[in-house]
Amino acid sequence: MKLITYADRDMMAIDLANVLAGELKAALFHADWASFAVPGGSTPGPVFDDLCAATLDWDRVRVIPTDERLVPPDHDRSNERLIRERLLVGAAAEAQFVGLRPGADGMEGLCSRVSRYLPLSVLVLGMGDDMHTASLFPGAQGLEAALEPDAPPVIRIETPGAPEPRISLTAPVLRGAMSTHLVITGQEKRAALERAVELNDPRLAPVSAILKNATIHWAE
Ligand SMILES: O=C1O[C@H](COP(=O)(O)O)[C@@H](O)[C@H](O)[C@H]1O
Repeated sequence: MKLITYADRDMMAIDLANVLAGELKAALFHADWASFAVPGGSTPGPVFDDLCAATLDWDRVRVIPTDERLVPPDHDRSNERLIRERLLVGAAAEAQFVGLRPGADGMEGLCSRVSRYLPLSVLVLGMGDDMHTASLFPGAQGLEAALEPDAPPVIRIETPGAPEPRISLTAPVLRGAMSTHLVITGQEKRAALERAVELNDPRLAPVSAILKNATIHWAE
């Protein structure tokens, strides 16, 4: 695990957006398309604001949420909404969005759609103060199954701490990404990260499942 500390959140957004654009370009150099998984929540918006202007073949990028809250797509809490409004605009409007809402073909159909884009070329994750990442929450119903090495690519998660059920990429998909970035801000998340490193147990600190190969970006 590599930790990069930035002078402030703006610097972090600019630098991380540059790194992600470079990694997407490199992935597109070697393949017809690149898969790019991104978090929702309150942290990644400024990174998306910078990244959406990057010059690259966005029409060959497949953007996948790391997790989705099962609310309508235009709901305030929808990760899809954040991604559509802050990332899939400007140059990046050409990218193809691969959503995590199960359709008429249920979870099986969703798993098979997501499988087409694995391994993920570039993965960005967020983390909550409770050490959850994507929607892998400590104590959640579905967490044990999501941590299994042979877990399906996506799983339904329910946790008392969250107001609605969720769909999340699972640990093997997150661990299998070609490049992984964890983006966090503030002292509480920094302390949570330290706790997760200490615990080193994904059942108690789900984020610890991905720390080994991740670059962590932190700003106050
Ligand atoms: O619920 C979620 O939480 C995490 C962290 O969100 P943040 O608001 O603390 O940045 C996020 O990465 C995930 O995508 C989201 O659904």
